[in-house]
Amino acid sequence: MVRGRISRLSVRDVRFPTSLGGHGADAMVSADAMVSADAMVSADAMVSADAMVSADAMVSADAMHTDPDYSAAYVVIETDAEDGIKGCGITFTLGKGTEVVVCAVNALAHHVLNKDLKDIVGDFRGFYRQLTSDGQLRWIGPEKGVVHLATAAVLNAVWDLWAKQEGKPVWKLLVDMDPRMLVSCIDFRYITDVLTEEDALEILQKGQIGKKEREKQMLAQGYPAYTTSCAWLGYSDDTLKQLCAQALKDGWTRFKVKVGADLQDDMRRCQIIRDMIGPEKTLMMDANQRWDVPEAVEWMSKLAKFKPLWIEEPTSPDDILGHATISKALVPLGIGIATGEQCHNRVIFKQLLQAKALQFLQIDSCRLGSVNENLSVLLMAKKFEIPVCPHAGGVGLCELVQHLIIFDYISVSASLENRVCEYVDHLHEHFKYPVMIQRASYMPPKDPGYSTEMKEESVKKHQYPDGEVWKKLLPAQEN
Ligand SMILES: C[C@H](O)[C@@H](O)[C@@H](O)[C@H](O)C(=O)O
Ligand SMILES: [Mg+2]
Repeated sequence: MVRGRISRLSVRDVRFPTSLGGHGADAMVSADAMVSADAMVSADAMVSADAMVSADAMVSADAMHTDPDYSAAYVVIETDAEDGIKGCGITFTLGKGTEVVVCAVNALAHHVLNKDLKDIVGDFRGFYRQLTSDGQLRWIGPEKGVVHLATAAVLNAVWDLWAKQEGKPVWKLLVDMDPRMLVSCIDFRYITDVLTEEDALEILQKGQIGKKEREKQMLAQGYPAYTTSCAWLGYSDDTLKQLCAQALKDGWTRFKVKVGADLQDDMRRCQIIRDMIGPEKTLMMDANQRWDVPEAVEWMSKLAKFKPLWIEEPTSPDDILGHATISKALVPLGIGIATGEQCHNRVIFKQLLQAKALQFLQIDSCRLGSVNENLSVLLMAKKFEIPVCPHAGGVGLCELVQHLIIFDYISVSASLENRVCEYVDHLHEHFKYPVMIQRASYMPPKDPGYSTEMKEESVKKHQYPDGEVWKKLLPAQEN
């Protein structure tokens, strides 16, 4: 039973200096600026002033995300119930700007404070609408950008609190929820032309058939994953080979490689990976929005010989018709379009689906308005029969999104065909309930909540700019 009134909301700026090892870089880093692979072991090991690389040194003219410091605005909500249970929520950022998200969370806080949890979840659609439609704040959205990232962090904390109070992991809370209750969490505004409340209910009711078996299957086998850990653009060929060999040993069969900076370089790196993984294993490519539409088609036609399953984010995430054009050109070559990690909201997903602009839909647990908005996207994807292959990685994204995709399989899609969830092997050690990967699959979490809670000592150490880690790094950065 849900209980308590929200009595406190705190938000902290937590940053991990991942850029020091080239982790997460989807843009080229100049060889001189690269930190050696030895420095890459763990975030803590990387923290030395000597290892510091100036961000400017790394930025090339057409850079995308050259130097991400995986970060989070970390929200904790408390109630007046005397059970000591806290709800923890994050949204993912790349370092700079986390302070802006923190501000936006504070601006939203009054919508949450002094509310009974029972009233929030009893009318979750109304509460979602209240947060996203604040008469003044919506001007700096609406439902997009910083204010939507902040909404995600707050709502993720509410879902964590709710699931913890119910004593269930979020995926199980969703799986056990009556379809009508699930539907009552969704704001259908702007999507009723493709998905009405009745459509949603019908999908969820059909999803009840065979649910028990699928839940058992998930608990035994887990949800299939692919790895992005081997082939960041910031890694040298040697590191790539070494990580790829290790991943093969660990049983990975699906690999994602970053492309788009330099065609010759892409050809070389894709050849290395294909040679290592062989012709049968799956290869995905990710361009992180680098190209214009014709360039995307041209470039990928040249990389087609490496047989990628998909090209991810070939162009601007806002260019729905551009994605449709690229898709039309590349599908005949056997290459699908994947996108979503920077997709603003359910409306953009709706249009991508309507325009046949994507073959793989990548939800993100921290960019959309939490579970509520992601539910509507899972249901639209089901209606259009497009597989959902979530974006994960960053800090905490794997922890969160596993809940959504496991629920998707058990209660919505009922299929694993062409479906796989991203996995990246960074920063899990900072979470109280880290993901568990077995045989290249996500094993369903058993602890109550949304797996969002971070270890307090990690938060303290990595808080920006006063945590121990940043105190050591910042003087070096200023030189
Ligand atoms: C800056 C980030 O690491 C991105 O490169 C990353 O999210 C990437 O697009 C991915 O698909 O994992
Ligand atoms: Mg990506």
